Amino acid sequence: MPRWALGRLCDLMVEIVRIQETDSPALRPAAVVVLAGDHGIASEGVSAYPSEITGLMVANFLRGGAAISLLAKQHRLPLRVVDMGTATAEVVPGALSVRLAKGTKSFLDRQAMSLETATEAVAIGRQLLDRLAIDPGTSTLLLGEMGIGNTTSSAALAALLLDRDPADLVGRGTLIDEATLAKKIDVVRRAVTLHAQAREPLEVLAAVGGFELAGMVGMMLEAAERGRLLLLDGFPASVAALVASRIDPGVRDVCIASHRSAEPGHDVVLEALGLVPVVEMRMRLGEASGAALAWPLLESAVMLYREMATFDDLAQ
Ligand SMILES: O=C(O)c1ccc[n+]([C@@H]2O[C@H](COP(=O)([O-])O)[C@@H](O)[C@H]2O)c1
Ligand SMILES: Cc1cc2nc[nH]c2cc1C
Repeated sequence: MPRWALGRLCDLMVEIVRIQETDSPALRPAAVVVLAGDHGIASEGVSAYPSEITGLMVANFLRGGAAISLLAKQHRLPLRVVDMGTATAEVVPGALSVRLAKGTKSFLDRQAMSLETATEAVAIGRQLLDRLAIDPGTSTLLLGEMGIGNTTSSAALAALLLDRDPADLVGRGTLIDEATLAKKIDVVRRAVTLHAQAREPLEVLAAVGGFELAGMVGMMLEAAERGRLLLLDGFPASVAALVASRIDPGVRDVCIASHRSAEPGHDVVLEALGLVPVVEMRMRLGEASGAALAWPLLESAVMLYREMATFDDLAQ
């Protein structure tokens, strides 16, 4: 083809070949992993939905009715769901339950969780690749989350880690109105002031993070050590990647950003990570839905890289 004629697909080929350190890249076996957790900060009225939705959606993922259930089925990708700490009373059949508590505490009163719990959540996240019985040869993980209130937690994490004005990072999440958006910015501002002493990534995670975000951090650290490709979903997933890359800069090097979500903070975090998203569909669902949507483009990149004839082939 003319030089770089496949544009961003060529960039993706280079990225995938670099991450996998091979000239014959392969994306499969692959798995979608969705981590769920509830957030005490939701009690401040910063989401359009109540915390009960988190547990309901965990069940829905496994029943097959959620967007990610259908996208995973469409692309023949196994879907694994982990309850890292939802407020739901039941253990959802089919989900791996490693609940640390029934949601975090509101981080306007105190830390969302203790430093010990944050450390434990990251350690549990590290074990997930093995505990989820994901094929040991798995090349690619499509990572997403579910947690009412987690765009507020994510904005607070990013504000503290990047030293940015919360107004640049707070968005409408599940589609809150103008007045709630103003309140949400105020909540994140107060949280940043209250937890300003938190410096280390784990301290920041304990101060304003969430169980599913901490679990993702652990999974990312482990996946990076094993050289797995991480296809990141939206704003919360990218914030988890930011936290993880502060612990191990190698995490960033195995990440591909699947899409640019409608959350304004997503763009800020992707830029800080130096990641350029594959697609922009103004999605703000979470659940790894953006990762599953971008998946076929990655598949095309790998197939073309492996099979396209070069001028040398034609001369033979
Ligand atoms: O992925 C994103 O960028 C994204 C943007 C907005 C909302 N979400 C999803 O919606 C939930 C968080 O929204 P909220 O308003 O409750 O903070 C959580 O379950 C996320 O998966 C996800
Ligand atoms: C219905 C619903 C589905 C979701 N999926 C991810 N976050 C979500 C939030 C809500 C409210």
